Amino acid sequence: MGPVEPADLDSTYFEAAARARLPADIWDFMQGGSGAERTLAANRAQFEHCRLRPRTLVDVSTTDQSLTLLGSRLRTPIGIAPMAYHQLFHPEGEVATARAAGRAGAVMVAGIFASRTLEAIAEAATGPLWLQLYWLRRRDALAAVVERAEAAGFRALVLTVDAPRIGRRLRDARNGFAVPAHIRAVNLDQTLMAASHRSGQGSSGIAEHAREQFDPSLTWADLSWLRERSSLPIVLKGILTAEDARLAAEHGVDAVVVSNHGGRQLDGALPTLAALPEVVAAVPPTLPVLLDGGVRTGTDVALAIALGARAVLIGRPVLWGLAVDGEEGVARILALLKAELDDTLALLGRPRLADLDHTAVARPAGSAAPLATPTPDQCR
Ligand SMILES: Cc1cc2nc3c(=O)[nH]c(=O)nc-3n(C[C@H](O)[C@H](O)[C@H](O)COP(=O)(O)O)c2cc1C
Ligand SMILES: CCCCCCC(=O)C(=O)O
Repeated sequence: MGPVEPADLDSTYFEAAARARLPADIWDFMQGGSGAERTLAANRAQFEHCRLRPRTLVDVSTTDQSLTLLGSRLRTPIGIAPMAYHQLFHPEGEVATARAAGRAGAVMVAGIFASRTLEAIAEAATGPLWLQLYWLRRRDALAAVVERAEAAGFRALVLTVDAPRIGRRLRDARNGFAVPAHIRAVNLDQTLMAASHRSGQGSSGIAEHAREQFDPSLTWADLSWLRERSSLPIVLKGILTAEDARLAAEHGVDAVVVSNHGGRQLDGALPTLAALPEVVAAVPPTLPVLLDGGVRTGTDVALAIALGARAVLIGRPVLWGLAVDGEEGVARILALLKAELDDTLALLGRPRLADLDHTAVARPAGSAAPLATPTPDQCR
């Protein structure tokens, strides 16, 4: 084997290379958050703040990061978060991303605003696919997409609940960002889509589109509408509190994603790693809790799993990889994160995911011993 490419040792290479390649407004749309970007920064800061407690003299000659999630066997707990319009980053768009996810044995959540058809994505995928939904005013369009996803072999529906409207994304507003005309949310009726391609003074096409098409009246009672239309598991993405986690469990959802939308919605919302323990504590142990937001290394993945996440979803780094080298770039990002997680499991003395529990995470500065049970302030 020859020397390893320096790029494959550190995802920040992909970040810098993607920045050099992408037009400034597309870079800002991807990389940015909302408001003063406090939550965007806090997601990362929380991972930086937490420390691991390694155990020694444990046989780590074999490590294993595989798991079963909502009935699918996965080779890694690192999945791909739903993100709109992958063709902004590479001409093959979601098809390239799906191929790379399959190579890694990772789940991919395709977005309802995918720029490739659900059928093309499903044909390219060799691993499990879930479909993310926004609650559209046009319920007929939503029902049609759900039906197509089920027919194409998607295995779960992920309803995003933190976006009754789009957050105040100042970069997009300053840039008058609009999705270029040749890139389309091809799974939706095009008459629904016009606003996302119009840029306005002091606003963005994305924000205007959401105002027109997203139904902000969505409540817990509406979940039955989705349940009636599909037998697929339902996952809620955007849960940050014990109160909502409890309601999600009471409404029979199959999993929740602790997410603040990568700091793109409510600025000032708490970072996901800080929200995780209270969400985990509020739901039955059988209900899978996932996390996204700021996960950038295998160490981050281990921290999230130790604090109760069953799996994590990765956002922006996937798009960095896609922008740099299409399928190959995403495959390299996933391979890097998997290798980092493998090293972390071995060096932490917890060779399987099941060995990772709250005792692997240090209490806040000044505390010596682990707690008997995780607490909401662990690692805060
Ligand atoms: C460019 C971009 C587009 C996104 N589009 C969607 C979307 O269509 N639906 C959704 O639920 N979340 C969307 N998200 C949020 C991600 O699913 C995820 O919550 C977030 O990116 C995770 O944070 P990270 O980027 O720090 O890993 C998007 C994020 C980005 C960066
Ligand atoms: C006009 C389509 C809205 C796409 C929103 C994508 C998204 O959620 C994001 O964070 O950006």
